[in-house]
Amino acid sequence: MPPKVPNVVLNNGKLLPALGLGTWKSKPGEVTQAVKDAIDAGYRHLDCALYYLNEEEVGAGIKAKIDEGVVKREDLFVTSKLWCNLMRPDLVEPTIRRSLGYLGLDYLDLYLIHWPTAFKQGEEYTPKGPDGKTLYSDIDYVDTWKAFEEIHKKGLARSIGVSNFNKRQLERLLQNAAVKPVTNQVECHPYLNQKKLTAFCKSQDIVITAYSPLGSPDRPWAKPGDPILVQEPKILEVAKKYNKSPAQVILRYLHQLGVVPIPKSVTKSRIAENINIFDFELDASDVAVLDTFDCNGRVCQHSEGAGHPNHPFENDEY
Ligand SMILES: NC(=O)C1=CN([C@@H]2O[C@H](COP(=O)(O)OP(=O)(O)OC[C@H]3O[C@@H](n4cnc5c(N)ncnc54)[C@H](OP(=O)(O)O)[C@@H]3O)[C@@H](O)[C@H]2O)C=CC1
Ligand SMILES: O=C1CO[C@H](CO)[C@@H](O)[C@@H]1O
Repeated sequence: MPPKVPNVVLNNGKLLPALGLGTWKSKPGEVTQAVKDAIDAGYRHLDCALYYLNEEEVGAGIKAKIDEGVVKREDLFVTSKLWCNLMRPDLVEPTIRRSLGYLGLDYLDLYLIHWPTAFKQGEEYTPKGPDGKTLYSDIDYVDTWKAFEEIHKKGLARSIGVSNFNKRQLERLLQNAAVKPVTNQVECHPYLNQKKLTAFCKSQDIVITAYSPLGSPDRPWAKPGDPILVQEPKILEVAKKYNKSPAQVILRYLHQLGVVPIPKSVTKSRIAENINIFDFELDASDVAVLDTFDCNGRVCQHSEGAGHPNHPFENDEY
């Protein structure tokens, strides 16, 4: 029997499974099998994005499991995201329709603004000028949000939310929104545990979805010698105590912090391992051990948006 994953109740009453499968860097040739393995292992929450260039192959995995009768569409919670070059309000509906087409779905459970930074619109995800710098656009994420409210009203996305927004940007969005974002998806792991942003979001009834929950060891820009979370000796020690793996201890820690981790894996055994975190609880002393790793160790800096007036991590308290 696959483990039972609890749900988190979103501010619109919809249910978000408390752990999902990440798909960034999952190669088109491997992600269909990963999605099938994940659904067999009990995952019902899939995190996708147009930017990951693999939504068609994710969709093939979903279709296979629906056709086999393992799940029904309504059992799944599928998220996608709108990338920075597509933030002009009139591009939101055609772009969600494009992701829906790739995924083979007629609605998304959740659609996110991927970053608050708009780039020059066009086919290129990261358009660059002759000097090699990213070309920006002055589109305001509040205007993009208005278009999100429209696609929500049309039923194309049952919930809408944001990703990589800082506190100031969320506050500004909340002041201007008719529909509240259900989540802010941000980087969150023991090196960057996001307790302040999580507390603020909780006060607004916004759930934090934790991306790169294992510290994204396969990020393309990782350098030899960079710390590797799942190899931290103190985490290995805690893992031994509970007879769990370091990844399970990290994901359980995030669960106990009240955030929703979305670990990526294309390895069948790890996919099963990562969801198996709901049968134990870290005690306060072990949570304190995990807390000591917090060091503002951000790995996703969004360097392609450096210098953008809405870059979320520049001049921000959190
Ligand atoms: N909104 C945003 O801007 C962003 C969203 N995301 C989302 O978050 C997801 C997860 O983050 P991501 O950056 O991919 O990184 P993760 O922190 O999930 O780490 C993924 C890496 O960890 C490995 N791994 C997985 N499980 C285990 C395990 N049990 N033991 C040891 N190693 C393991 C994977 O290997 P392998 O696959 O080989 O098994 C892979 O190399 C993304 O895939 C994406 O969906 C990520 C970044 C930005
Ligand atoms: O989801 C993501 C995956 O990779 C990107 C890096 O190029 C991130 O910026 C992004 O948010």
